[in-house]
Amino acid sequence: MTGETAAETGWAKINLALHVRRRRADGYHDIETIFAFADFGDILSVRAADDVTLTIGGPFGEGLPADESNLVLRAARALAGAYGIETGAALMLDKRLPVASGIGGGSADAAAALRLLNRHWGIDADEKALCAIGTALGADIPACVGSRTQRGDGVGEQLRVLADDDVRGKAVLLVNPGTPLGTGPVFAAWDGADRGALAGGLPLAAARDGRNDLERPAISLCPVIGTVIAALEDRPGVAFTRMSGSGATCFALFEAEADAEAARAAIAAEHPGWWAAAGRLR
Ligand SMILES: C[C@@](CO)(OP(=O)(O)O)[C@H](O)COP(=O)(O)OP(=O)(O)OC[C@H]1O[C@@H](n2ccc(N)nc2=O)[C@H](O)[C@@H]1O
Ligand SMILES: Nc1ncnc2c1ncn2[C@@H]1O[C@H](COP(=O)(O)OP(=O)(O)O)[C@@H](O)[C@H]1O
Repeated sequence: MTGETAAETGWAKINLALHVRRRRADGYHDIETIFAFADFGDILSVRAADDVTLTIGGPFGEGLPADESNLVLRAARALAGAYGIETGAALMLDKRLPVASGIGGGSADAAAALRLLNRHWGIDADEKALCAIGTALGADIPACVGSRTQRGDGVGEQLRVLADDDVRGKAVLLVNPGTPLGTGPVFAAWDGADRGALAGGLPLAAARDGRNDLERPAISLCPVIGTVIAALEDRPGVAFTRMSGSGATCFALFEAEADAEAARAAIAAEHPGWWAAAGRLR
């Protein structure tokens, strides 16, 4: 254990494609998805302490409970329980990603907590063991543990790392209209029609051939998503636009980082209430 502050980033998650194949008896849905990650996100830091505690700041920290419902604390408790850790940790979350927005902020934070405390407590568990702990807390958490381009099957927990030659380093813009959208209600609004499998191969090529089957139900619950997609599609240099996860955040990939930044600035000026962040896929 160290006395200094250490930190991990909860990288913003993007579903380049998301096919919903089947509603299951347990209420979940079998999906096929391609996960990619932006090179920015929430920042989680830790200092040595006797008890496990969480404080939250940052632009989206207000209103997010720092109690036992928070995925950071749930991940910390699960990790400590699995490895018999009785030491504390003072965790601080700088919440930079909008909450309930389809970019897995809570899942990314939980995964960051697993990676950070694995080091801080000197557990040295491997990625597979951290993923197993994450799976019990949320479908997206295993993908966020590695935070690299992956294919996800099952509820997204059956993972395969993909060769990412056609996406790594691509300029990306994320835009959220400021309306939180719960994952459960969007899956519940899916019409039940299986529109077919997601192709294999390079991630961007497969994504271009694919879909986000949650786009239609999400727009039915939150029509402004259609406006966000239209606002992204029009920009100079844009290569690909889609909604991420269950929404309402949408993303666009660009040929050049300058184009992504120009689009971010233009959208921020046109829609001051929206959140827009540009970077690269990691
Ligand atoms: C849709 C995706 C795509 O990556 O992302 P988000 O939009 O949440 O970021 C994920 O599958 C979400 O994963 P996650 O946000 O961890 O979901 P969970 O907390 O496990 O589940 C929340 C609720 O969503 C529904 N759910 C979730 C995953 C799934 N495959 N089928 C479902 O039906 C269930 O009703 C569940 O109670
Ligand atoms: N650290 C956290 N950050 C964000 N949301 C959290 C966190 N801990 C718990 N939650 C809960 O998880 C839900 C899903 O949040 P989030 O992961 O941001 O969205 P999504 O699943 O749409 O990507 C939120 O509604 C929130 O109540």
